[in-house]
Amino acid sequence: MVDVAHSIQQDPVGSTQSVTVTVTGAAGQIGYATVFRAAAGALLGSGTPVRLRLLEIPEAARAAEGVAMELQDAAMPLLESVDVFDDPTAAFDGSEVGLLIGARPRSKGMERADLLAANAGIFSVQGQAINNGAAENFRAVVVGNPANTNALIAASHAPDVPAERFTALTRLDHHRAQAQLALACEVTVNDVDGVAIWGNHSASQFVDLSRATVKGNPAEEVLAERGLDRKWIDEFFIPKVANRGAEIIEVRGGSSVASAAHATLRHIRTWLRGTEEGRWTSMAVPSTGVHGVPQGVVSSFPVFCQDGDHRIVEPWEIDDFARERIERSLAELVEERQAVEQLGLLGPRA
Ligand SMILES: NC(=O)C1=CN([C@@H]2O[C@H](COP(=O)(O)OP(=O)(O)OC[C@H]3O[C@@H](n4cnc5c(N)ncnc54)[C@H](O)[C@@H]3O)[C@@H](O)[C@H]2O)C=CC1
Ligand SMILES: O=C([O-])CC(=O)C(=O)O
Repeated sequence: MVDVAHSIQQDPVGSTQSVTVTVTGAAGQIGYATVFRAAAGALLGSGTPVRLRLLEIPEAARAAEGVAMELQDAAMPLLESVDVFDDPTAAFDGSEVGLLIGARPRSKGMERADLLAANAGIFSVQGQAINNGAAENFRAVVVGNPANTNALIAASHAPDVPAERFTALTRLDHHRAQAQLALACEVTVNDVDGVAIWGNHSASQFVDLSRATVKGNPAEEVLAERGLDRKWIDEFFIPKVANRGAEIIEVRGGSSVASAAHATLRHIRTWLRGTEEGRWTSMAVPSTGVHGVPQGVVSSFPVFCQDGDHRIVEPWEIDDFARERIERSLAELVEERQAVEQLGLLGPRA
């Protein structure tokens, strides 16, 4: 089988081979915002037709049918087919790209352990379905929260699929860091580079500016010239980015949707097409044991992408300040993993 990554390298002139994409939670907010842009070329490029497979829970399958009807009504040239499923095994059969967006939200009075257990139920079943029937070149991004741990659970139930094919979304956090840095320096995002997100997609994440640049100059020096010191980075910038999701909920009256859909599309696109020479992005991927992050923990890192693979950026000297912050987020990830493990919900790979 031709690898998706190789087939889309040739866009927009080359491959017309279509790619099968499974979107879970397709009738939800982020799903709805994602599928139209995926069908318009934002996921795989304007030369690659897409076969969409929309997965929903039975109660929302009719709504997903409505989304499929609208996709048909848009008469998008790249949309080869759209099908709706309420059975994960059928939805992932032959799938090459999985956008795992659907998840169980926290409801009133729900304890954290209950949330983890409810989502472990979802992602273990999906992991098994992927193991049974997804294409050999399958790659997934988990968006549904708690995204890192959900990716770990899915991978643990798919022992025949390389673990590194299961990733979680921290590209939205990466974008938020780029945007906030640009705002602080009164430049555009085109002028900033080298931000990195470490750890969990949660408020504990570490937003790292140590290698970031603004118009090619070290970001920390540019900020210092503007009177914004390390204390400002620690006490204002990092919490601003890490708590941006909550801020959006408060101001917009609903969680991030379009920005999350955009980040999801960019995550896959960058993974398949590669990062630019010498420039990294942030993705949550299973640790290879580098940077002091225990092997297998699905943590956000700065990564390079090439030929459909991701590679954690190294070597990277981490100072005491950064180390302490990364450890804090890792401790949360380890705690989440232990909670799922104690519930007996990790699969055979774990
Ligand atoms: N990693 C990130 O950067 C971000 C993650 N999120 C998370 O993304 C997830 C989706 O957010 P929204 O679309 O706003 O939520 P939503 O509630 O509008 O949609 C979720 C959809 O998932 C479906 N679903 C639930 N269980 C499913 C299952 N087992 N199989 C298939 N579909 C299932 C629901 O029926 C619903 O239609 C949430 O968990 C949210 O916390 C949101 C923003 C950013
Ligand atoms: O908590 C949520 O559902 C939203 C979220 O992850 C974010 O905006 O980063």
